[in-house]
Amino acid sequence: MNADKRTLQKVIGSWLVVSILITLPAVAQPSFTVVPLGVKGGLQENNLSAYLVAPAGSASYICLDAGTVYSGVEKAISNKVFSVPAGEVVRNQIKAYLISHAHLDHVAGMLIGAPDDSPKSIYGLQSCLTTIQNNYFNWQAWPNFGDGGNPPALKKYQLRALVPQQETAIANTALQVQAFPLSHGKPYQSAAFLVRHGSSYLLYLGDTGADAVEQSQNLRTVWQAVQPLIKAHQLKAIFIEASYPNTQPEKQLFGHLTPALLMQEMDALGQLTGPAALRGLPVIITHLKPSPGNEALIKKQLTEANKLQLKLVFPEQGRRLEF
Ligand SMILES: Nc1ncnc2c1ncn2[C@@H]1O[C@@H]2COP(=O)(O)O[C@H]2[C@H]1O
Repeated sequence: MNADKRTLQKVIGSWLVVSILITLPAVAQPSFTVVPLGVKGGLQENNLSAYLVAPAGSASYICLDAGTVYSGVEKAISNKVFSVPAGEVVRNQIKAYLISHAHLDHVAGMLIGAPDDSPKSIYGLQSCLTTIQNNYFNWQAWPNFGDGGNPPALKKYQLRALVPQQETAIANTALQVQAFPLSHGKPYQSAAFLVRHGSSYLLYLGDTGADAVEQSQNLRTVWQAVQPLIKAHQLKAIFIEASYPNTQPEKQLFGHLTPALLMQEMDALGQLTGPAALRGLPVIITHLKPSPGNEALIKKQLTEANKLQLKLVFPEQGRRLEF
């Protein structure tokens, strides 16, 4: 082999290595870190809906719903997700709460932790914040850690109302959020949060019924908003509830989804995106109600109905996820 040939081989070899190094991280790099602090939809008061979300590599988290906070952080510490004491994680690394609705299983951890928490903001739709201020932070149910209502207001938390579908920067984080109203047992309102970091998005839905059951267009509005993001591979994950198995009578759904109703909504989304765009999309199943036998049945029914080949994820308390 002459010198010219060897030089050419070396150049091609180096070029291949460089191209692989350039393209690999672009494929594998996650956009968001998620630490579930609570994953169940009732009963287990130490494991109720709460999900920490931060841009990948950042320690500045928001907490999406706050049913269980401290116990979830302790669990994450035991899994080596955090290396400082639980109180420090809560005070220093949770920068804000985003609350979908004011039901106790979505706020209890935040309320109980309030005396030991640091000042920060609580974001939500106005109706949710009004309930938190008037029904909890009122000196009767709990001291007034809010910034309005029954005086004196301790002003530990700033309650910041989100205007539906208007993007808002979340203070002390690199995240933005858009809220969408959801129907959680007509006419009770819940919310979805579309979280953005750079050009990447994550969609978290609080408790919700299906549009057909709730006689609503709320989920359809959410699907219309995210469908271009799915087609452009910018939506990294959808968090959606499946509280009851398919056998739950419609009259006792109380504004929740079953596996069949969840898949009906995914079909509605797939009609907007084309079904191929949903293949492999991480769909994180939240809020399973842990009555005996329910969770295994919900998982089985979802898995069997997954014709769209969604990447179904069943989160565990204190186990980090990356999307
Ligand atoms: N009309 C009702 N009768 C009995 N239980 C209810 C009713 N409405 C709501 N619930 C329960 O109260 C719970 C409140 O939180 P969830 O919406 O997760 O689930 C709800 C049901 O388990």
